[in-house]
Amino acid sequence: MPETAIYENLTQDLTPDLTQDLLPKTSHPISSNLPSSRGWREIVQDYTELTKPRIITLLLITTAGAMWIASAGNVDLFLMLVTVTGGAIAAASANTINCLYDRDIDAKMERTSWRPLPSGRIQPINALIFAIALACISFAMLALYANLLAACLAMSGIATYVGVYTIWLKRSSTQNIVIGGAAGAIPPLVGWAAVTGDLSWSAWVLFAIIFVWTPPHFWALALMIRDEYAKVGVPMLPVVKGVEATAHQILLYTLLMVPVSLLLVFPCNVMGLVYGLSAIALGVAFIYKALQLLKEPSDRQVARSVFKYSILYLALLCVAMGVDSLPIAHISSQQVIAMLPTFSS
Ligand code: HEM
Ligand SMILES: CC(C)=CCC/C(C)=C/CC/C(C)=C/COP(=O)(O)OP(=O)(O)O
Repeated sequence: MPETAIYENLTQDLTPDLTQDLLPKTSHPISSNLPSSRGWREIVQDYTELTKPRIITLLLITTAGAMWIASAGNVDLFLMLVTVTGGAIAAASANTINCLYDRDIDAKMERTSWRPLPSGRIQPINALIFAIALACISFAMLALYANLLAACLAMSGIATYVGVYTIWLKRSSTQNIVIGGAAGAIPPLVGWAAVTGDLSWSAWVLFAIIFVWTPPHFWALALMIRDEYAKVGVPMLPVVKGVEATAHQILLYTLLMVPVSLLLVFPCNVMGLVYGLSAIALGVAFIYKALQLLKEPSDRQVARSVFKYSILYLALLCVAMGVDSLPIAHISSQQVIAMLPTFSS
């Protein structure tokens, strides 16, 4: 049976009020109640909301982390500023197109119905022009001040998020965010390419860390708001396969994520003791949370705690990368081995 047929008959039990912290802090009037002329401040706020700025912040932390490692803690500040800004503008463009394409389902979900397009505060044509302008500015900035590879990677991020995730897989497969998640893993590649002009194994390991981090991050959220996804017919894993199968998958990807995060220490040898110990500690805490979720897969509070921790995990992992890249804090794995007592026969 096609996946789309499975969720069609799902009952729409109402999601308890656990998504409150994902809801807007201010309420917006629906289009019919909009004042005819809106102030500049409101207009700027609406266009900013269209770009999903809070998500962009973490994307940029991963870009900056990659740049920091690629330059061994000695990054050119102008290059960092240009790359992070260019990356942010590319992600803003991608998010705007996603909002444009998804405005029909966004209108029906409580979490997203306040967004500027479904609530009529921005016209679709204006959003499209805005997104195209952002993509052009991002490409020009990165190509002129970083390099062509970084610019092309940023454009491939937009294409993957829009083409593969939003248009192709989001509404047709439970594996939508596994494959589409590749888009969110591109920002560190942009950062690495901006510094070195190419992509080494370490850059691909950074890509892999975010790639395997994305399913636990997103499926935890999907567990919280599964009824909303069922209501609009989006085949997210918990809707189609159930909460237990989703909790299993979250644990599986979390278990995979820890060794993947350690590849930067061995064999890549770009990170040392500080990062290694942090990655293990952060990873063990993630596994603990995933195990809690497996015990109570239908508990939305536990799912929310995993979702929130996923964000903290990635941010702290990047901080650990930053600290470890400082020459004063870097103790390589070879140095650790040399410090171990040698046992002669
Ligand atoms: C395709 C992969 C991904 C999917 C489907 C996904 C999905 C989501 C969704 C639906 C939300 C709730 C957003 C809202 O209600 O406004 C969210 C929140 C968030 N996501 Fe992801 N995400 C993905 C990848 C990423 C990546 C790669 C990052 C950063 C590296 C990220 C960072 C965040 C952050 C920081 C939030 C919290 C935003 C807030 O405070 O409201 N996500 N994600
Ligand atoms: C380099 C580059 C430009 C990369 C782009 C990366 C990017 C914008 C990733 C965003 C990931 C994300 C927020 C997915 C949520 O989509 P959703 O449609 O499931 O969320 P929603 O339900 O909140 O709309």
